[in-house]
Amino acid sequence: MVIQRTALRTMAHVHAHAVARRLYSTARPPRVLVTGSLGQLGTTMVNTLRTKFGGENVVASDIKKPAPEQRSGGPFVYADVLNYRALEQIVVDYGIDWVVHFSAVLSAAGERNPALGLSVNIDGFRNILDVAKNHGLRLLSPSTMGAFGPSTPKDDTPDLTVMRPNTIYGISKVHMELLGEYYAEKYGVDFRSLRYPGIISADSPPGGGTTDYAVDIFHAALKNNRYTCFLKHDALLPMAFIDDCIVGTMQLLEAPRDVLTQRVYNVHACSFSPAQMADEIRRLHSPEFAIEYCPDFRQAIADTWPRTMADHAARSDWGWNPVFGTADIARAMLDKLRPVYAAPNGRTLSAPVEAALAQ
Ligand SMILES: NC(=O)C1=CN([C@@H]2O[C@H](COP(=O)(O)OP(=O)(O)OC[C@H]3O[C@@H](n4cnc5c(N)ncnc54)[C@H](O)[C@@H]3O)[C@@H](O)[C@H]2O)C=CC1
Ligand SMILES: CC(=O)[C@H](N)C(=O)O
Repeated sequence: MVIQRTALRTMAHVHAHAVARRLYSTARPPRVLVTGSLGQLGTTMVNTLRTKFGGENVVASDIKKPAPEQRSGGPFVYADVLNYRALEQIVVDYGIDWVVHFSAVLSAAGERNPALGLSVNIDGFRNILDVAKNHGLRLLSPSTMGAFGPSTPKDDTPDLTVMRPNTIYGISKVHMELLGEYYAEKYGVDFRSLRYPGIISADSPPGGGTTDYAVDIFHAALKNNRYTCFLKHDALLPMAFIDDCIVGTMQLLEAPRDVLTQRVYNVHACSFSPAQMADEIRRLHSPEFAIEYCPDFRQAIADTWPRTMADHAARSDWGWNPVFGTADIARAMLDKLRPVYAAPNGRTLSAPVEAALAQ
């Protein structure tokens, strides 16, 4: 009898917890930490997450000082991904459930400073992964087409293929993909990743990549009607507009775990070269737009990347469905940036954006 009552109490206890867990999970949105949130993608991602889950549920973080407008809308904290304890404290203090890990050193910046690239992209990722493991967090950490290398097939590059990149960035991203898969397999970490193409955004400046020209070209067109490109005229690369990138990232982040047949997905939207984008700018903005080509070390990086990527799995598993092609991207960038450059007080961009573009 006593044993029965104890068993019933235990069952009731377990049931109550199960109900509470269900209620809990449906009653409140996830609390999300975004690292590197002052970068090119972070600003837009934080705004999107806050619209969806509420400002207070999304903790923005970086090692840089935010502009006043980047402080509004929800918490912002200093978080150096090289400091495990500091990351853990944020996770505990804010009750974090999911991490969107955007801190990184991109391809060109990584070749300029390999030691920094290795520490942020490898040591920093290891810390994030360990925090995710130790606190049961869902972790979305993007990879890149830069994870492919010179011996990878360049057209319709599949999810699974030769991966022998020759940049610090690419090597560190392959490491990230494999370590994430290992932690998922071994410790059950809910690790998710997508290999972005070059991302084009008018919201914030790019942070040291090989595809940065495809953002810079619009600022230069509106400011001076001319641009000097650091890639060759025919450097054809996969690209996507920020809206498609963020929608896709949210789709993967929120997808039920059981629909995911793999941990890392190619995502492709369109491909264009500098000359093709210059033609679009002439068509949509000014026939006099002038471009000259002075390829530098970034051309050698671009030479190792795919021209197009196959993304069937992302489309069928969780609904990747980009809508912006090359002409749509050009139109959207010009539409967004025209009013900025037409500012009556002569001020063009916010101070941090101007400072970053001037670097
Ligand atoms: N922007 C693009 O075209 C693409 C981006 N990706 C990936 O998307 C993610 C976000 O990229 P972006 O926003 O473009 O990068 P970004 O370079 O614009 O921003 C990276 C951010 O990381 C921060 N950071 C650097 N060191 C840090 C540290 N020790 N601790 C904390 N934060 C630190 C920087 O302050 C910066 O705000 C990265 O993983 C990148 O590899 C992948 C492919 C294309
Ligand atoms: C494609 C990327 O990962 C990034 N934009 C870069 O050029 O480094």
